[in-house]
Amino acid sequence: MNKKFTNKKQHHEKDVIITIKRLGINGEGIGYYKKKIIFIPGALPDEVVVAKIVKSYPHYLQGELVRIKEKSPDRVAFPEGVDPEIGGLELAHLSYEKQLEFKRNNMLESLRKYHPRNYAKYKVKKTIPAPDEWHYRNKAQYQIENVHGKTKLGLFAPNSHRLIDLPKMPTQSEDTQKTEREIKVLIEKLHVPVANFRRHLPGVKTIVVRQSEASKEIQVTLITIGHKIKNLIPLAKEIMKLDNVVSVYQNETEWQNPQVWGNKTEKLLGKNQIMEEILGKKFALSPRAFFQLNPVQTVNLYSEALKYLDLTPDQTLIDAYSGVGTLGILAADRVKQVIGIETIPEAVKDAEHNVELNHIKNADYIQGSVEKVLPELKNSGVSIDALIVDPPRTGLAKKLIKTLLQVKPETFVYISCNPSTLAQDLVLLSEVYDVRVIQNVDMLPQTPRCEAIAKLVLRK
Ligand SMILES: C[S@@+](CC[C@H](N)C(=O)[O-])C[C@H]1O[C@@H](n2cnc3c(N)ncnc32)[C@H](O)[C@@H]1O
Repeated sequence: MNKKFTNKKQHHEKDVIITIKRLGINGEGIGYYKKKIIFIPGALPDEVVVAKIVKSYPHYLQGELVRIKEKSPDRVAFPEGVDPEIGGLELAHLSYEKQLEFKRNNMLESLRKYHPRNYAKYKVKKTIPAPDEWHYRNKAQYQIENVHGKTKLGLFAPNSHRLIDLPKMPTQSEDTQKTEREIKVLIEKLHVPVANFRRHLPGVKTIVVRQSEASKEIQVTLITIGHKIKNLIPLAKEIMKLDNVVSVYQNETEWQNPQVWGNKTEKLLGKNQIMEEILGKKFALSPRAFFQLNPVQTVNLYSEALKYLDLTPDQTLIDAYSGVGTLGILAADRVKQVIGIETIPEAVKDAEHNVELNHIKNADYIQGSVEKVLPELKNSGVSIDALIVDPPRTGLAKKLIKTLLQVKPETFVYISCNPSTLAQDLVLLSEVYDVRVIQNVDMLPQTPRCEAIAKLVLRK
């Protein structure tokens, strides 16, 4: 083998010609060079491209697209004026119709890879398209940096510390972007310190702007390193004067924290929560509580999930990973009782508040992890006959699956945001459940990510 390609992470200048065979799970083009798999972001199936090999690993090569020699008919123009390296636009060069196909194929591919029992018989339905392919994100979470007196505001290029200044992000709503830019100007005007990682100087690190689709209310959170930041309150007062802004929060984090958010959140000015509305129910949201990023498409996601739940009035529904209580609240009038389980205390408080807002009398929330709380519920004699799980990308804990295989809820719907962990969890769950249907719902157009709803039915 060429010596050049044996050294891990060695850089190469050599251009090679590759025919792209398919897309990988992250939307990158996949081809082969000297029998080794090569990943080329930005290339599409059936294209012939010139690529640079930028990194070589024992089992694969990482390529960079240099030029397209033969173009795919499915290629569309990448949004103008946007750095192609930005995360969140991995599929923006592929027609939307093909993006939907890709997302369904990704699910089929994951099933093939992990092969849960009878997977070939699963009915994997066509992906439900998002009503808006662009400007659908109602929450912007931009990093701020000041280098040599110039302030940059935007997103880091994936796997790097290079902050891409974002005058426009085509998947982000206009209002959230406008508010982000206005806050940047205010920070400069009021000389509010921006966190400096190289020199360890505290200040504002991230600006989070979330807007309700229904009420248009905007909640701003300034994530800071350090608590006392010069001119933070004057800044919050100015932010409160911006269009639609109803509250400003501070969240405090630490230098070493790999997460964006820290643990301390404090309201600086305005309302405690913003008010969202989905399918006629109201949801108050505090800054750290999870809520879907595409509120228009969320209506379709929840409607489909409720359809597959098929509830009856005598059932107790466990809303596992309940967030601010969305699914349980929407289902409450169809069952005897709802019990929600969620780890984040603020989200549990929001869920309890939302139950009151919607005049619901049969829903309770427990703060804790599903894997710990569910066995406790079982041992205390609660009849767990209907279950909806909506876990983060990591999927269900093995310990939880073990409990479910004993409890065997009659009605079971799994909402997943990661086909790979869904397929892995189904391997174990399919010991006692048949998978009736998998319905993909595209919440995040232009990205490789997709939400899926799986209906599980106890095998008789
Ligand atoms: C994908 S969100 C779903 C939220 C909600 N069902 C909705 O539709 O808005 C996942 C939620 O699970 C919570 N969570 C994460 N791990 C958990 C665990 N082990 N036990 C309980 N909740 C958890 C997160 O805080 C988050 O609110």
